[in-house]
Amino acid sequence: MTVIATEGLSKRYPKVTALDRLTVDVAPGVTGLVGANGAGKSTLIKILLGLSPATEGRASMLGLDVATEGAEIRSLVGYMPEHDCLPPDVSATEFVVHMARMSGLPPTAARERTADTLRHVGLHEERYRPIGGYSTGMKQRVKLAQALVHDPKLVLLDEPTNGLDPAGRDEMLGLIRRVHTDFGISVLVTSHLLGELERTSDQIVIIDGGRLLRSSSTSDFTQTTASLAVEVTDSDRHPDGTRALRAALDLAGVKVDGSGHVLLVDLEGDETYDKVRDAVAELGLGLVRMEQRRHKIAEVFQPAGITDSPNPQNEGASSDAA
Ligand SMILES: Nc1ncnc2c1ncn2[C@@H]1O[C@H](COP(=O)(O)OP(=O)(O)OP(=O)(O)O)[C@@H](O)[C@H]1O
Repeated sequence: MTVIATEGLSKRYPKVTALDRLTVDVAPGVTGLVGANGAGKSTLIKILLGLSPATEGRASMLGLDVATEGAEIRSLVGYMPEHDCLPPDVSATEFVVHMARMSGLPPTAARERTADTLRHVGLHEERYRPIGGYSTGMKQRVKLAQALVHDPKLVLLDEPTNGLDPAGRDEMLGLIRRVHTDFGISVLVTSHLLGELERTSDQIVIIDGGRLLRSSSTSDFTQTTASLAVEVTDSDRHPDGTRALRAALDLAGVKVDGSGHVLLVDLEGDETYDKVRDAVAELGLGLVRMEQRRHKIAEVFQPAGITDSPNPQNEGASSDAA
């Protein structure tokens, strides 16, 4: 089952190909769409929402064709835009009630759903104050609330952590996770930060220059890239214990990376632990450390421009906007 499917989807502007024959399936759950600035994330979202036509190819959400069934899609899908789009003079409650009414909820249901949703995103007394006085984090929560208020089956969140400090990011990522676990709503969330989506998502889709670089479940990705960090002592017989161990593991057919005193051993299964232990014992070295290290996706897979830490330039731009 897929919640989003694209087939040969392209978007060409006169000077730029923003999406280049993208074919990808997104399963239910939380999916991270990762790419550097300009990779084509927002373009994909706009095509999916029917806000911008594709140059070629096809796309569907929840089994509905985005080119012809836009109205139905909008009743089932929520959208949190990247940039600030909130009216400063009204309160969160007024704004979210309005958005709920626009989605077709009757007045009483709109008010009830608004109260529930604002509580869920953690806006309390402030919800009666004008949005213009809110912090960036509070504005992001209002944007998330309006995407959820009509109880959609799927939400598209465009850079929801932009402009937030580390604590704010963690809270937002926790909220996003709960959107799925508490309400069963599927989520497509974009970010240029691989690390944060790795923690939050069941599936990761990586695009670069409008092209699909990789799509897989997060657990597949991290399992296949796990390694053991191993550190050993030297001995009289082996004054460079690390080097001796590296040679012994090579002979045993175990792939080893890393430089300096820490060896990174490819973790292929439980037998890798045994092979390392046996090699260390045979050499008569002391084992200082043997611990599993999951590669961060960013270490394994690093297209130009995708980072594992907040991009100050982007952060600045976004806080200004918000
Ligand atoms: N209306 C437009 N006209 C011309 N080029 C555009 C237009 N919209 C987007 N682009 C270009 O298409 C490419 C993809 O842009 P897009 O906004 O989808 O990237 P993104 O991955 O969402 O990045 P960001 O996080 O910076 O928004 C970029 O090179 C951008 O300059």
